[in-house]
Amino acid sequence: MWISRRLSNENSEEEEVLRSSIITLTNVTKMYDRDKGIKNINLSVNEHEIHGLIGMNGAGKTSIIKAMLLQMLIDEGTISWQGNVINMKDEVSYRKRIGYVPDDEVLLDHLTPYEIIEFTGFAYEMTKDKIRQNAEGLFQVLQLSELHMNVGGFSRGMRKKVQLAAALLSNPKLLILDEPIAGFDPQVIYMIKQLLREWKLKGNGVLISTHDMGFAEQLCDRVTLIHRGEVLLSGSVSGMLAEHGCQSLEELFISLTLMPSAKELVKDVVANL
Ligand SMILES: Nc1ncnc2c1ncn2[C@@H]1O[C@H](COP(=O)(O)OP(=O)(O)OP(=O)(O)O)[C@@H](O)[C@H]1O
Repeated sequence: MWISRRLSNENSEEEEVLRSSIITLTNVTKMYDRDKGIKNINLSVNEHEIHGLIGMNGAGKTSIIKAMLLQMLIDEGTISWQGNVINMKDEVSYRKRIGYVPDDEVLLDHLTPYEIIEFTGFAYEMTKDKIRQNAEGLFQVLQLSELHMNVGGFSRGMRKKVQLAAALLSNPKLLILDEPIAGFDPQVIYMIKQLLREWKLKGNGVLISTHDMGFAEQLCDRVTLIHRGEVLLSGSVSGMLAEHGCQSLEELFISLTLMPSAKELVKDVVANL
């Protein structure tokens, strides 16, 4: 259990927020070869929390998500769901409590959004009425109106909207989103941010893997920075910025991961073009 205290802006009364862990990775290691993979990952996503996973290409973010979803066997460590260690035999019931939107698009092109949603809802044992009610609301929020066209003709953003609606449909306790706003226009991004904020207020947790530092800074309660397969930093955005004397998450990320000579390199290359 994780307890945080924060000050209310208006009256400075101390408010206590009690947050229980939904999922916890303890010393999780998975190596694909000698130096590729994730090492000793300790990470939790709590109730009422949006947690950002940030890192460079190849840092290990997708591997962490795959470990959480039991999509791969880990070499060492444990994964716990609400305090109980998860085994492969629990996979089906465990996975039903997680909504997942992958970065790559995996949709059946010959189906319409409604057919995909129905298919998903039935897999989660939802009634037809509940599927329709949830789908209508979600499609309205996500501004998707082409509900009777095959998704094969959809743009990247439209396909992602269908995936997001499918992931939220069954009201999962944990939502895992890999690059959730790539391909969306500003209006939809705004609606997604509102949706996720409301979503966490219900006591749910969200894990977002993103390269978009501004989005992470605006939305996330805590952020974990992954670098070369390991946790480099983890904590609240404001706490990390204060500790490192940085103005933004981008500045912090760049200062920790980019070689100091990188700016000079850009200058030299452009000058010699
Ligand atoms: N199935 C695999 N077999 C071998 N190596 C892999 C496999 N999956 C990932 N890797 C390697 O593990 C490292 C971490 O990859 P991962 O996909 O987790 O990174 P990522 O942070 O999600 O990257 P990106 O932001 O580019 O999606 C990389 O070096 C990658 O090449």
